[in-house]
Parts: sequence; structure tokens; C-alpha cells
Amino acid sequence: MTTPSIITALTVRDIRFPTSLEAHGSDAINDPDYSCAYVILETDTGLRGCGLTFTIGRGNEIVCKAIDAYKRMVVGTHLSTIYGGFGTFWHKLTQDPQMRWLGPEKGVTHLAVAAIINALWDLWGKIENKPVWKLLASMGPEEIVPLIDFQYISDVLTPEEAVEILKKSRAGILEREKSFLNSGYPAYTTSAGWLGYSEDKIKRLCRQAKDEGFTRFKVKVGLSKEDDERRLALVRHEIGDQCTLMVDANQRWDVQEAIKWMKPLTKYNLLWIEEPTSPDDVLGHATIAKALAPYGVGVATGESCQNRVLFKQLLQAQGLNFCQIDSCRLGGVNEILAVYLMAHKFDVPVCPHAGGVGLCEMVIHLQAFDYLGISTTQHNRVIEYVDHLHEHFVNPVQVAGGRYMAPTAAGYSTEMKESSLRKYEYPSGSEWQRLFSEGKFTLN
Ligand SMILES: C[C@H](O)[C@@H](O)[C@@H](O)[C@H](O)C(=O)O
Ligand SMILES: [Mg+2]
Repeated sequence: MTTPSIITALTVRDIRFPTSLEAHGSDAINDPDYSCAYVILETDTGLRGCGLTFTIGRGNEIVCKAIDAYKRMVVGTHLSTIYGGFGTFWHKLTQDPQMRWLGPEKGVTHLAVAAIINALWDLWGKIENKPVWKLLASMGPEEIVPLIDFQYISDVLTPEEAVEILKKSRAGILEREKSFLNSGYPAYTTSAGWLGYSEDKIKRLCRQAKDEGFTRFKVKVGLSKEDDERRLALVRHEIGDQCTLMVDANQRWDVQEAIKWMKPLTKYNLLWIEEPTSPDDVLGHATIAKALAPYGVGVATGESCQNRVLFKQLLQAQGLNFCQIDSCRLGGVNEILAVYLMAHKFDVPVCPHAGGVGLCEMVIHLQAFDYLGISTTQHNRVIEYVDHLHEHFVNPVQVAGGRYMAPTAAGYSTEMKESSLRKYEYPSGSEWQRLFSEGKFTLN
């Protein structure tokens, strides 16, 4: 196979799934239709890179438009320019003088960058014929560090320090790879605990997940104190005292309200409270973390943390005990590597956010590299798992016995089936047309 040399086209498609019909993914503030802006990069040899960014419905078209606005910076670019200095290319994309005004490095434009960068990683993996985790693991520290833009974080992490961390962490990498290939990586499930599910359904799903081998569970909270008490008592009863339980408020509370709300719930032996308040409130998170520490409850956040700068501050201010990188909220693999390295320096475990569309597919690559080449441990770490929409991917994530298995196909596992794209493209896809005609949905 000849190696591609240039990006010849970028196509973006608005893909949405009607998950709100059954309250999948519902929480104290969201009632989502899981969606993604899906990017296809074409090259001169026909090899394609596919990537996406996750949104939850209306608004997906805005991200698609933003991706279109970056097209001119990607199409016609030589792959040697991109992969020969990926950190520089990433910087160019995120610092484009006219687009930058809309961020910088946050919100819609950063989600758009993530989709493009994710597609570029998928393409790179395919060119090298390796899954992305293996591609990363096969790079030396001197190759990894130039992938990262250190602007705004050099007060906490310099390129030299990053090289040192990566060098140290190479010891034993082959044994860890063997263990990852044999036994994968621990997962927790959120599938049983969506806020819109009935108690009977929650019970049934808890039992089912336990039978499948899950020992860690996450439940949504934050809408009503009485409901939270009832649901947590029920879930604790179903899963028993030995299983790990986390809760997620999806930014529902003010700072003092979060502390007050959480105190009575701590009797259910909770590992963490996730997103207790605004994702931007670094000091608020620190206040909550300090107040709940005596109860053994940590603070987790990150799925809405817009960039490496916010993670830097959360780490500096001890605002989080569990760092939840998101493969699409941050600007793709390059920026995520910076966060993994900072978290390692501050000794905070990374437990990636997943679920949505394709997030599970991606984060196993990232967390595998953390295990192989950065933190070198799975201790106190776990990846979120949600049992939805995997059937739309060409290489869906494999989870068995409550553990993620190592992806083996080349790329970033982000390629979706053409048949699924045709059904769920919004609004023209056949599935959407059916839902409109049956009156189950109205066109947004
Ligand atoms: C709207 C989404 O389903 C969120 O509820 C989800 O990402 C959640 O916060 C999670 O941690 O999985
Ligand atoms: Mg969450």
C-alpha cells in the first residue's frame, strides 16, 4: 500500500440518535439526543481518517458549520507537515487569528478542532497500521513531547519535564502491554443510573450489569433530595456493600448547596461526586472537595472542562480528586496528553468520561497509553462505560467481565458504518424521516 501524502477533502456530517425517546443519557440538566459532528478526511491514496465530536442534539449543526470553517486549514495540507510537527499544526489550528476570537480554545470552535484532530489520529493509526494506543506506545518521549502545545501550561509542565516523566515511565512498558492485551482495563457502568429511568428499570439494569461482571456503578443525582435518597438506597441494596458507587450531579448546584445536598448522601459510601457545580468554578470545586474529604467522597470533573488551562488550575487548586478528560471536549489527543502528564505530576488519577457517541471507542486508546507510558498503573483508575450506540461503529469497543478489552484494529476506532450514517444523518436520514412522519419528533 502506498502511503498517502496529502489531505484532499474534508466532509462533515450531522449525525443524531433519538436517545431522548427512552431517556437514555438523561441527568439533572440534560435530556439528550446523542449526536456527533462526524468528519471524514480523504487522502490521495483513498485511505480515510474518520473522527467525531460529541454533542447532545440541537446545536450539532453549529459545530458542523465550525468544522467547515476550518476546512481551508486542513484540505491541501501535506501529511508530513501535520505529523512532522503535530503540536505546531495543532497550535496553528487553535490559534488561527480569526477563528480564535470565538474561543479561544473552548466551546464550539474547540469541539470542531477535536473532531478534526480525532480524524487525523485515526488516519495516522491507519497509515502506521496500528491502533492509536499502540502508535503512542511505540513513540519515544522525544516524539511524544512535540505533539503537545505547552503554551499556557509551561509554569506547571515544561517540555523537558514531560520528557523526563515519559522516560521514567518507559520502564516495564512491555510487561504492561502484555497485561493490557490479556486482561484489558477496568470499567464502571453508568447505564443503570440515568435519571429518567424508572426504579424497576434501574433495579433490573443493576442486576444485569452485576451479572456481566461490573463492580463499579454511577448514578445520576441532583433533581430531588428525596429521589436521590430513595434511588441510592435501592442501588446500594442491589449492588451490595462491596461494589463501588459514584454519583453525578451534572453541574446542578451552587457551591454551598452541593455540600449540603451531598452530606446526607455520604452514608451510601460514595467514591466521588461528579460535576457538583459549574465546570468553570475552580475554587468552588476546591471548596467542595475540602468539605467532602472527611466523608471519604472525592470530587470528579472534566467532561465539560474546556481546555488544558482549566485542568491546570483545577490541579493547582486541588479542585478535583479524579480527572475526567473528555476525548472531544479537549482539542483531541494532543491536548489530552498534556492533561494526562499534568495529572501525573499532581498525582491525580485520570478516569475518562465516556458514553455519548464513540467516546468509549476513543478513551480506551488514551487510558491504555496512560497505563503503558505515563502513570504506569491502573490503581484507583477506571473508565466510564455506557452500553449504547456501539453497533454503529466499524470497530466497536469490546467490554467483557466489566473490563475494556484492547482495541486491535488500526486507527482510533472512530469510523462509523455507512449504513448507520445514512439512517441517522439529520434531518435527511431514513430513521429521522420515519420519526418525523410518525409524529415522534418534529424538525428542530
Ligand atoms: C448528557 C450526558 O448523558 C451526561 O449525562 C453524561 O455525559 C454524564 O455526565 C456522564 O458522566 O456520563
Ligand atoms: Mg458526568
